Amino acid sequence: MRASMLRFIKSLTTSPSSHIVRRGYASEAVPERKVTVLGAAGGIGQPLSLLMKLNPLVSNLALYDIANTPGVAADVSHINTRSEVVGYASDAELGKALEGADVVIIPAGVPRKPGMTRDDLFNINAGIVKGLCEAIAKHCPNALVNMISNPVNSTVPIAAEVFKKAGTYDPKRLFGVTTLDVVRAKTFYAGKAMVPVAEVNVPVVGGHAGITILPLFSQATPKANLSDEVITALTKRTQDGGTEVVEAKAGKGSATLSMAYAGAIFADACLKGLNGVPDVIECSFVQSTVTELPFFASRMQHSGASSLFYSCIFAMEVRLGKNGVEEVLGLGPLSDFEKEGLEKSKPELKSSIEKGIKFATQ
Ligand SMILES: NC(=O)C1=CN([C@@H]2O[C@H](COP(=O)(O)OP(=O)(O)OC[C@H]3O[C@@H](n4cnc5c(N)ncnc54)[C@H](O)[C@@H]3O)[C@@H](O)[C@H]2O)C=CC1
Ligand SMILES: O=C([O-])CC(=O)C(=O)O
Repeated sequence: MRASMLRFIKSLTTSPSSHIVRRGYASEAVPERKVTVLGAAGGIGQPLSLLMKLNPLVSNLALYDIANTPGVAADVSHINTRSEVVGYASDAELGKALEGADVVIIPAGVPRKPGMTRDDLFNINAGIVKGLCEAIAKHCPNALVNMISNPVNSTVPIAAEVFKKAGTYDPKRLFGVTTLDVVRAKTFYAGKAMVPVAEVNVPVVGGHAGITILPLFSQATPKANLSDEVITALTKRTQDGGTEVVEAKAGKGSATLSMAYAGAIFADACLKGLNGVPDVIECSFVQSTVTELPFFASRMQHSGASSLFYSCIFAMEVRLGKNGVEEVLGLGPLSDFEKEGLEKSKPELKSSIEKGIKFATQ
């Protein structure tokens, strides 16, 4: 392995000595942070648990699944990084897995097979998510919840309704993880624009299914002079990215490795926000008043001493402080193509949101 690669891995995994924080993190001591992964033994859960074990911001890693948890937890626990790993294997242990969690990541539920839409997962995953969120409301009502389970456009509203019913709902703390859409948009854009992928940024707004995924290539950086045809093709590829993987896996599930990467990036952003790192910006499916829809994925900036903040992307700029959003980031002008995409996405997004709300409130 090349020396530079070894240095990179070491920089990712070495616990700061005496809790002195390294460059890129907060300027004070690294606080204790517990992260709980629900569905930790699954296709996403395993590599995501590995990546969270590599994150020096995590002090306690709770791995929960209804099957195969002990093996995954034993395996991950042998890695010589900061966090202490505990596996929780049954419904009776869910409360302990959640107790004291700062961030709960939920990749529990069934994945798609070729020919299915994400909405086809609703009947099974809605019940799983509802049960897990009831437990979150009971055992760690202040945790930041990162919802990965599909259909995200419905599972986030389900979670919100469960929390409302329990009296614990805080819209600043519930996130649909749409980071994989951003990851894909960046990768595909870099390939066409012939720019270094590490330098690319592309906001992706809307929701997390088909045409509700709205990459804003008009705002992609570094700028590139791409034709309308190329932008249309990039947009479609980003919207169909999940299906591309589902078909390539031919019945063996959906994106797991790229999703684990995306989930780890988003959870890391949550932890940085909690730790007071300024100017942390991510896209996420969060409660918003930007459109007439109750939920909308948007770029947000979060920081603060003890809470995480969201803001909506629509033509607003945000700066965040210790108590919430201080400044909303501007969306900037949408191209005609993006405006049209937004209008087209609204009915589907609305109906998926309503379906989730109806399920959770009936
Ligand atoms: N938001 C996003 O961008 C993405 C979301 N997904 C979604 O993530 C979910 C998980 O996908 P995979 O990991 O590939 O599936 P998987 O089937 O490999 O793993 C799911 C895991 O959840 C566990 N599980 C089921 N019910 C549970 C419960 N009540 N409590 C705790 N764990 C439970 C299972 O035992 C299994 O280990 C799917 O719904 C998939 O559609 C997948 C890729 C991207
Ligand atoms: O497509 C799926 O079913 C999984 C998913 O959400 C994605 O890969 O974006």
